[in-house]
Amino acid sequence: MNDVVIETKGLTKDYGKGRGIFDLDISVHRGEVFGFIGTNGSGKTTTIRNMMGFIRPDRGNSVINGLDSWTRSADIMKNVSYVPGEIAFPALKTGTEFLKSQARYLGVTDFKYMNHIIGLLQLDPTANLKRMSKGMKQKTAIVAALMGEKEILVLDEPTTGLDPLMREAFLELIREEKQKGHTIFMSSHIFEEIEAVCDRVAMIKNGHIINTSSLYDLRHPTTKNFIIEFEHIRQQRQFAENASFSIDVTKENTCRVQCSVEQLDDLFNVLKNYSISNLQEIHLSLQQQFMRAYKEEMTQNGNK
Ligand SMILES: Nc1ncnc2c1ncn2[C@@H]1O[C@H](COP(=O)(O)OP(=O)(O)OP(=O)(O)O)[C@@H](O)[C@H]1O
Repeated sequence: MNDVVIETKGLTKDYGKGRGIFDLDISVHRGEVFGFIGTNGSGKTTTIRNMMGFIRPDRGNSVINGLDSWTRSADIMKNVSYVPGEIAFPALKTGTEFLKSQARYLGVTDFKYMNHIIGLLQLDPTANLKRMSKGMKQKTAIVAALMGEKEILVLDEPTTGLDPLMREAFLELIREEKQKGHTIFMSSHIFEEIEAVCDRVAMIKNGHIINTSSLYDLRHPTTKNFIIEFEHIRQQRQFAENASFSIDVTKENTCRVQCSVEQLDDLFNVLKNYSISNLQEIHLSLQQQFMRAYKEEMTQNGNK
């Protein structure tokens, strides 16, 4: 069975003057949470709108569940829950009315899951749709999309307008969806939330994917970095002379040490001979990793 659920090949939509998306190759596997991160105007929404079949690509294609996004959009929608980046509600009075109409449209008759999401996001759907705050509108859109319990979720910056607590509640929802084996493609410009829930992430800049990473690799690095503070400067000097590890002297009593996971036992054995006042592992965050890729790309190609 083909394990790839969402796939774009050479996907291009050229709006001119360097705007749009260019030659995007993306594969999202069944059960995977795939993050799509980029700054404002980098091409996230254009990519998602192509995937959903709302825009015809100039070149390349997008396929969901084996169906072409442009020609089979209606069939694709049967298995996809979609949260748009810009929410436009129909002319109905309250959130409840809207959610009821959405339930009818999706054929939802058991409201247990819908009520679960409403509870998790602490949404009061009885409010007037037009007077809802940005966050309430976003929550209503999330409930409306997810109540159908589809196996694929395509979410365009779903946490826009949510406060940090609600963002965390939403991420819990994503974890629940992943537990069910659902496949999730989610755009964002917030590194922390991508890092918290995604299995893989692609970064888009000026319409080009500049890096795709597995979060597993980030969470299980093969190289470890430590800052070690010694009680005495002479011990630090003695340790710094040890050639087995990559050691930088950062300040008086302190060294930065880089070693492979296989060298960890050796490192700690050596450290037993020293008086250590502090030892701290340095994690490279997703943001730092991508900032590095971002800068490298700028150096190679100039700031396109
Ligand atoms: N219909 C259009 N006509 C012309 N240019 C467009 C059109 N839609 C998008 N663009 C341009 O394409 C680029 C990518 O826009 P897109 O909305 O996909 O970015 P985004 O990453 O979703 O941004 P944001 O995070 O601000 O929502 C931008 O330069 C935008 O101005």
